[in-house]
Amino acid sequence: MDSVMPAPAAEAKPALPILDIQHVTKRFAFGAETIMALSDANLRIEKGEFLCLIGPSGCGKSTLLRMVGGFETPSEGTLLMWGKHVAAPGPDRGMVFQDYGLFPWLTVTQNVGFGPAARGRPKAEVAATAKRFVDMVGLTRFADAFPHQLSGGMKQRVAIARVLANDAEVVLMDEPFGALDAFTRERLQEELLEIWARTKLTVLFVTHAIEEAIILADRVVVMSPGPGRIVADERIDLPRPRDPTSPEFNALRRHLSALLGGHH
Ligand SMILES: Nc1ncnc2c1ncn2[C@@H]1O[C@H](COP(=O)(O)OP(=O)(O)OP(=O)(O)O)[C@@H](O)[C@H]1O
Repeated sequence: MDSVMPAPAAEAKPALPILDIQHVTKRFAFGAETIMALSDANLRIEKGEFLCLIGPSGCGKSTLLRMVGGFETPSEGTLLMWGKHVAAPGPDRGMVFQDYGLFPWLTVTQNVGFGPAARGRPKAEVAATAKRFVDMVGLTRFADAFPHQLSGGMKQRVAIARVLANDAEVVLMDEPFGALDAFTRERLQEELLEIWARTKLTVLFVTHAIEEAIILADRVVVMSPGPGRIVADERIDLPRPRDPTSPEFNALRRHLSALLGGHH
């Protein structure tokens, strides 16, 4: 996307955050009722940060993610990317869902190249981009396979590669590993962290699992329902890779669990 040059100022201004969520509220009409899905959310996210959103069902995690994705608009408040209003979905914000969302009639390579092809990029460039990201997620051997020939973990790798091939700066992940077995989930967590470290992407990752949040995140944003609210924003300073058996990890687990428990 276009970069926004801040106007020259006499005093040094703080750098523009990639995402700035200011007093965002979202209400849904539900029959005769109004549901307050999110109330007065405030978050400032710097480029390259890995944020996890955790909280019980119905606390507005997906709603917040969908608004950043441009699929919903706030009822109140302001949502900015690089200082510009987020008004619609765009390739700069890629979404990865729990149920993969792949096109079953396209091969792995075609799924990954779909975005650049749809945007009219030249054929050779689409092929090179698709190959690069299929290789990056370790699916070179399965480049010509169709989604039904892949395991859940492999499908999720395709979904991640597809977002990367689209030049996304922000990756929005809604419980992407929720349907995977524990072993596959751990491997994909490691791979995602490697890709993140290499690409300097900004990641917003929704999860129910405290442990997953501590393994992945620079910051864990804790939310509570009725109405959906942000109740804590905790920085995780442990060096990576993180050891879930370490006392520091356990202390964080207890701390986040208490924050969640206190708002159930
Ligand atoms: N399109 C919609 N119409 C009406 N209500 C909605 C709509 N989307 C979400 N909601 C309501 O908004 C609230 C927040 O939903 P949301 O899906 O954001 O929560 P969540 O934290 O992601 O939950 P889960 O962990 O179960 O996915 C819920 O009460 C939900 O019923």
